[in-house]
Amino acid sequence: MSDHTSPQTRILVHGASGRMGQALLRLASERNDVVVVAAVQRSQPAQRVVDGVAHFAASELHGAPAFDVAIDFSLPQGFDPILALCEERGAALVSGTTGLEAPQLSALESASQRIPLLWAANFSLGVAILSELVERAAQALPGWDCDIVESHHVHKKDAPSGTALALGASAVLGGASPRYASLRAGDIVGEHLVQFTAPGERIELVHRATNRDIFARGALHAAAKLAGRAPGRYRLRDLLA
Ligand SMILES: NC(=O)C1=CN([C@@H]2O[C@H](COP(=O)(O)OP(=O)(O)OC[C@H]3O[C@@H](n4cnc5c(N)ncnc54)[C@H](OP(=O)(O)O)[C@@H]3O)[C@@H](O)[C@H]2O)C=CC1
Ligand SMILES: O=C(O)C1=N[C@H](C(=O)O)C[C@H](O)C1
Repeated sequence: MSDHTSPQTRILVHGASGRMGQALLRLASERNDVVVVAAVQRSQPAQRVVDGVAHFAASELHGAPAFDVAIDFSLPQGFDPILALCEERGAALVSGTTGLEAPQLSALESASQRIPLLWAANFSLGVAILSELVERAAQALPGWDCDIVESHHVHKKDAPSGTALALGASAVLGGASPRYASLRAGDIVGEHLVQFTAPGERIELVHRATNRDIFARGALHAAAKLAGRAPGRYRLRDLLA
């Protein structure tokens, strides 16, 4: 975190009324290296200014004040407008929105030639490490079955989760062919089990998130690090130091 004399990174939170948006607003207010200048949600906000932050409906996105980085945890239907706004304004984008369609992933790749951009299916340090372990296990266990089971709260819309798909991509890099299963139950924040099975034995690699703050902290850290960088597609691990 920078000291009081460094300029603060101006943040637009996209998806502000959601579970992640609320965690971002709360945790941003506890830091001195970032300041939230705008909060955007799909529906009309009940109050225009809350705790000093200007709130906007998605339909008013273009009226948002100047910002350095947008942090987007919304839904796939909200992704194209925030990507376009970041390009128009020459601002950076940190997005954790999952369930994006292939054309949206292509647009993201293309935009990274013009703005600094980080999209990650999971902003926790633990999942970053799990991903490396999965690739190593897959390399070391040729011919073993690989299954990824993800569990989330009942409100989650996409399946398999973005994290499950990203872990699957790591398994594929290691030579495995993963299968997926999804559970939706209660208020589970997010659990991912990657299981390697052979006759007579089984390895289980598990990550359990018990609090969304881990994702929000990772995204705020990434936003503070991404501001002012050259255009490009950044990975979470590039910004962790
Ligand atoms: N990468 C990661 O580490 C993590 C990723 N996620 C992902 O983040 C996303 C949000 O999750 P969560 O907070 O639980 O979801 P919520 O449903 O709680 O919140 C969604 C937010 O997006 C807003 N929204 C919906 N549609 C639009 C739109 N068209 N334009 C602008 N804003 C819109 C909603 O506004 P309104 O309330 O007005 O409808 C709300 O503020 C999901 O894709 C989820 O998978 C979640 C946790 C961690
Ligand atoms: O929607 C969620 O809640 C989460 N979504 C992300 C995903 O799809 O992997 C990350 C985390 O598991 C929580």
